[in-house]
Amino acid sequence: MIIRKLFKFENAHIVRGCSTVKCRSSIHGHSYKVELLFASNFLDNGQMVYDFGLMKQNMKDLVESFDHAIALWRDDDPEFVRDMKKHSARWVELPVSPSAEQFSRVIFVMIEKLLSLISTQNGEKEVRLESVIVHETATGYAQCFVQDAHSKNMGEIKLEEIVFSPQVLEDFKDKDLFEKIKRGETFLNPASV
Ligand SMILES: Nc1nc2c(c(=O)[nH]1)N=C([C@H](O)[C@H](O)COP(=O)(O)OP(=O)(O)OP(=O)(O)O)CN2
Repeated sequence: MIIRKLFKFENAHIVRGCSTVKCRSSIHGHSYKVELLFASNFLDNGQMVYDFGLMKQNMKDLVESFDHAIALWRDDDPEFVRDMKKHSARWVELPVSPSAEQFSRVIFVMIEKLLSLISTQNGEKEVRLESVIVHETATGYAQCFVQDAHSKNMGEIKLEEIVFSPQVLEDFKDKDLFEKIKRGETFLNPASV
């Protein structure tokens, strides 16, 4: 059984090296839609794979860390990266370029790690992140599966190499959320949401 939860964020980027001239040469924004797909062969005490309400805690915060931010590729022109950081309070620096494909991989790696740290309280069993779909526009999207998320061919994504601006960190409900995830701390799901 697969369930999906949709999240949204507004983000600006430039994607160097792509074929589309507008995309590689001008900063532009998209209203992203992100689908998290979870799978299990079991149901919890509410006869659900995983309560959608539980996803609106730290998972939502992680996905929405990109909202009203600029996504920067670490290996972009250092002057561009410096200027963007200077003029935008909310930015996220990535070890990969912010194409829809790489967004889906980055989000997969973050959510997969968070899910592995969650201790559930309502009988959820063997819930896994099946896929992440990132809709960049109404007509184009990328879908990441586990083998894509960890593909060396597509560029390794390490959590330590994802950098959120101080303002993004400040805007998390739990300001230490990302540090706790990187440290591998356990997150106890609330009994009720
Ligand atoms: N495989 C990918 N192709 C493109 C990406 C991407 O992330 N992955 N990104 C872009 C640009 O960001 C661009 O802004 C979006 O391109 P496109 O889908 O062509 O956008 P349009 O709104 O012009 O598309 P319509 O066909 O009018 O819906 C380019 N390619």
